[in-house]
Amino acid sequence: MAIGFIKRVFTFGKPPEEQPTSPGAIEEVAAASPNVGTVAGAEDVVPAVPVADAELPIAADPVLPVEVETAGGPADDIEQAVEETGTESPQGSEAEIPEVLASEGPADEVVAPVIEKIEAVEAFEPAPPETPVETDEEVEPPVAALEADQGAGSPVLPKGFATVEERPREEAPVAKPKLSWFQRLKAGLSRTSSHLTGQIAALFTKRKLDEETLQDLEDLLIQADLGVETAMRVTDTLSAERYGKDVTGEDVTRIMAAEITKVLKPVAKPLELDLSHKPHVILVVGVNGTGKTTTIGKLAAKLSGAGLKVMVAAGDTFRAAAIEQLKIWADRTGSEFIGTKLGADAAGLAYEAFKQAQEKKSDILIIDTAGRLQNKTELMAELEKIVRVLGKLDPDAPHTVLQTLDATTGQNALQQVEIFRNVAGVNGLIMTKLDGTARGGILVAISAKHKLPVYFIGVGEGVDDLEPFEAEEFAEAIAGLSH
Ligand SMILES: Nc1nc2c(ncn2[C@@H]2O[C@H](COP(=O)(O)OP(=O)(O)OP(=O)(O)O)[C@@H](O)[C@H]2O)c(=O)[nH]1
Repeated sequence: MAIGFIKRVFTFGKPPEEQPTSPGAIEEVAAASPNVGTVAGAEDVVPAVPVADAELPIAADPVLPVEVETAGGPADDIEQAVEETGTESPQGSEAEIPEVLASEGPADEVVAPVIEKIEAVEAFEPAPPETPVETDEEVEPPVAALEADQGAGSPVLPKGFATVEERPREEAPVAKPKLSWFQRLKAGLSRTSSHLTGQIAALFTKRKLDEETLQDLEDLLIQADLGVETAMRVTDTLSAERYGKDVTGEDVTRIMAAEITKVLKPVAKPLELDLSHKPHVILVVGVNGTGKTTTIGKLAAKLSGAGLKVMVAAGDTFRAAAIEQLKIWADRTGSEFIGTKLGADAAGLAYEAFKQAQEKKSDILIIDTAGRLQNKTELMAELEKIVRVLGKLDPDAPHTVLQTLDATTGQNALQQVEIFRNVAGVNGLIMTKLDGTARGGILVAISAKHKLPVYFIGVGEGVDDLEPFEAEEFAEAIAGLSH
C-alpha cells in the first residue's frame, strides 16, 4: 500500500498508461526535459526509485512543477517528510526502499505524515490568476481568446504549423475550354509557321529592302515548300511596296499571308454533293498512309451527323487492317459498312457496294481504295477498273474523286497529284497531317500548280480534326498571325 502512494507522488497528473516504461524511454524523457527532477522535493527522490518499477513523473507535463514550485507550500513539506522517513537515498536501490516501506505498524506510522502531505498536494488548488496589470504595451491575447475569436474547433497553432482545414484544397480539374477551329488550325500549323516566321524574322533584322534581301526571301519561301510562283508573288509585292525602306519580319509575314490568301481563295471550295444521285459516290484515292481511311471516317461522321444515310466500302482489299479500321469507323459513325475478304477484287466490291447503296437508298457511298505506289501499274489498273465498273451503274459515277495528301511528304505530294489525277480523274483534294509538320506550305504550291479544289484539311487523328478549307485562315495560320 505504501509503495503505491510513493508511486503516486511521481505519477502526479499523468495517467499511468501514458508513461514510458522501458528504461530507455525513461532516460529519453529525462534527457529531453529539463523539468524532470527539478520539482521541488522530487529532484532528489527520483533517482531513489528503481527504474524498472518506477512510474516517473512525466517531465513534459509543465503544470506540476510550476504549480508546486510557485505555490510554495506543500512541496517543501513533502521534501521534509521524505527526509524524515529516511527514504531519501541519492544512490538508492530497490533493496533500500522496502526496508522502510515493507515494515508493518511502525512503518505505517512513519509513512502516515507522508500520506498526509501527499493528500495535501493532491488537494492543492492553484491560486486564481492575478488580475493583469494594465499597461500601454500591446498584450498578446490569450490563446483561448483567439480560439473564441476564430470559432470553436479552430485552434491557433504556433507558427510553422497548420491545421488540415488550412491545407490548400486541390483545385478541381477545370474543363479545358474548347478551342475554336482557327486556334486548333493555328496550333496544328505552329511548326510550319514558327519555322517560316523564324527564318523571316532572322532575315529582316534592321535591313533596308534591297535586291539581295529579296532574293534571300524568295529562296527561303521556296525552301518552305510554298512554291516558286507564290514566292515570287510575295517578293514582287514586297518590292513594289517597300523597296529601299526599312522592313520588319512582321511586314513580310503580313504581305506573305495576303499573297497566300490570293492563291488559295480559288481552290477553297465546299464539297458539293448531288443528292439527286442515290447515292452520291465518293471515291477516295491516294498513296498508302496518306490518311484515306481516317479521312473517310471523319467525313462519314460529318455526313451521318447531318442526317444523311452513309455507306462506306472497304475497297482497300490489300491491307487487312484497313478493312478492320474502316469497319470501326462505320460503327462509330453509324454508317453502313460493306467489305470483302483480303485480296479480293476491289472493283467487284465497289460494284457490289454501289448496288447495295442504291437498294438501301443511301445518300452517300464512300469507297476506300488501296494506295500502294510501289506497284504503280497494278494500282493504276485497279483504280481505272473501279471507275469503269461504277460508270456502268451510273455514267456520272464516281461523282467525286477525292485524293488525300500527306502534308509531311512535302514536294512529293505535287507528283502524287499528277499521277492520281491522270488515272482516277481526281477532282478534289484533302490535305492531312498538317498538324506537327513544318511543311504545310506545300498546300500552297499544290493549289498554285494544280488548281484543284481543296475541300478539307486534317490536323489530327480525331474525328473532329477535319475542317473545311478556308483560304484566309489557313494563310494567317501559316504566317502565325491572329485571325
Ligand atoms: N496527325 C495526323 N495523323 C493522321 C491524319 N489523318 C490520318 N492520320 C493517321 O495516318 C495514319 C494513316 O492513315 P490511314 O487512314 O490508315 O491512311 P490510308 O491512306 O488509309 O493508308 P493505307 O490503308 O495503307 O492506304 C493513321 O495512323 C492515321 O491515324 C491527320 O490529319 N493528322
